[in-house]
Parts: sequence; C-alpha cells; structure tokens
Amino acid sequence: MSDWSALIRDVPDFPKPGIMFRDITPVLADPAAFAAAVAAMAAPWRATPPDAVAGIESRGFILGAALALELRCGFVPVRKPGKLPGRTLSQGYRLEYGSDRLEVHVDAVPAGARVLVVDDVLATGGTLRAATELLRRQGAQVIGADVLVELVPLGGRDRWDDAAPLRAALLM
Ligand SMILES: O=P(O)(O)OC[C@H]1O[C@H](OP(=O)(O)OP(=O)(O)O)[C@H](O)[C@@H]1O
Ligand SMILES: Nc1ncnc2[nH]cnc12
Repeated sequence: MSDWSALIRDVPDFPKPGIMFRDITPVLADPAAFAAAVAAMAAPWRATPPDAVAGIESRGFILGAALALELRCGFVPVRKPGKLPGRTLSQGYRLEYGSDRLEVHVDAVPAGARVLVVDDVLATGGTLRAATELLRRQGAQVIGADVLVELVPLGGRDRWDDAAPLRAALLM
C-alpha cells in the first residue's frame, strides 16, 4: 500500500502568519496515493455503509465524492453561502483561521437517512461540528464523521464530543 501520508506538504504561515498549513494536494496528484488515502478513509465504514456521504466545501468535496463512489452511496454537498440553488438551511462557525457559514439543501436527504460527514482536515473542529448540526437540522441521521487528517494538537476531537464516531485516517 502506498505511503500516501509522506506526501502531505507543510506550508508555514498560510493562509495567515502562525498557521502551519497541511497541504494534501500532492496526495491527490499521485494516483496510488490518492487511491490508498480514500481506501483508508473507507475502511471503517465498509461493513455498514451510509446512505450518503456529505462532503464539506471545498476539499471535502474531493475526498467525499471519491468516498461515496468507493462505498457505493450518494453524495450531498455542504456548501459555502449562496452556492446552492434550492431552499437551504444555514449554520455559522469558526475555524482555525477565521469564520464562515455552511449551507445544505432542505431536501438534501430523506428524513432519517444515514449520513457520513466527510472533510479533509480536522483542526479546531468548528467546521465538522457545524456541518453535523446542519445535517441533523435537515433531518439526517449522522452516523459518524470521517477525515483524512486529524491535527491532534488543535483539539478538534474535544469539540466533536458526540455519540457518533469520528474516524481519522492519519493523526498528525
Ligand atoms: O477544524 P477547523 O478548524 O474547523 O478547520 C478545518 C476546515 O478548514 C479547511 O477548510 P477551509 O474553510 O479552509 O476551506 P477549503 O476546503 O475551501 O480550503 C478544511 O478543509 C476544513 O474544512
Ligand atoms: N492547519 C491546517 N492545514 C490544512 N487545512 C486546515 N484547515 C484548518 N486548519 C488547517
């Protein structure tokens, strides 16, 4: 299996001074590494796959869509404001280097559908928390969350604090 994690590149002071940015684009650019990374994310969910993967814009779209194909389920976009054409629900949040809002279509999934929330990086945890609350407000049953990389010192897992499991393919 490819050591995809060795391809993650550290970029200091991006997007702001003091932030060490973990850049996953070299993993995505390498076919064997990309496939191995998605397989690692899929492994915990293969036995009981979700009805849908909800990917968080924008890096969560790349991994979430690949994971949905791998797990043979649907894909739901959780988007930044003003991008979805239908009626939406909206939720504000703070992340490691700023604040933003997320939106989801009111009819994104049927009530009670089993949804897995997916993103590339768990940092302070605000993004994943907001996406999960938004999907629950929409009527989804969030069965868990799945990230490629968990930045352990930033404490996102404490913020998660949820009965649904949070899986990370790599701890840094
Ligand atoms: O755990 P947190 O502190 O909330 O941070 C994690 C979030 O930060 C990044 O998203 P960003 O908003 O930079 O968007 P992008 O995917 O469009 O680059 C990353 O893709 C996660 O979604
Ligand atoms: N340090 C970091 N590297 C990459 N993505 C991030 N999202 C939030 N913090 C991040």
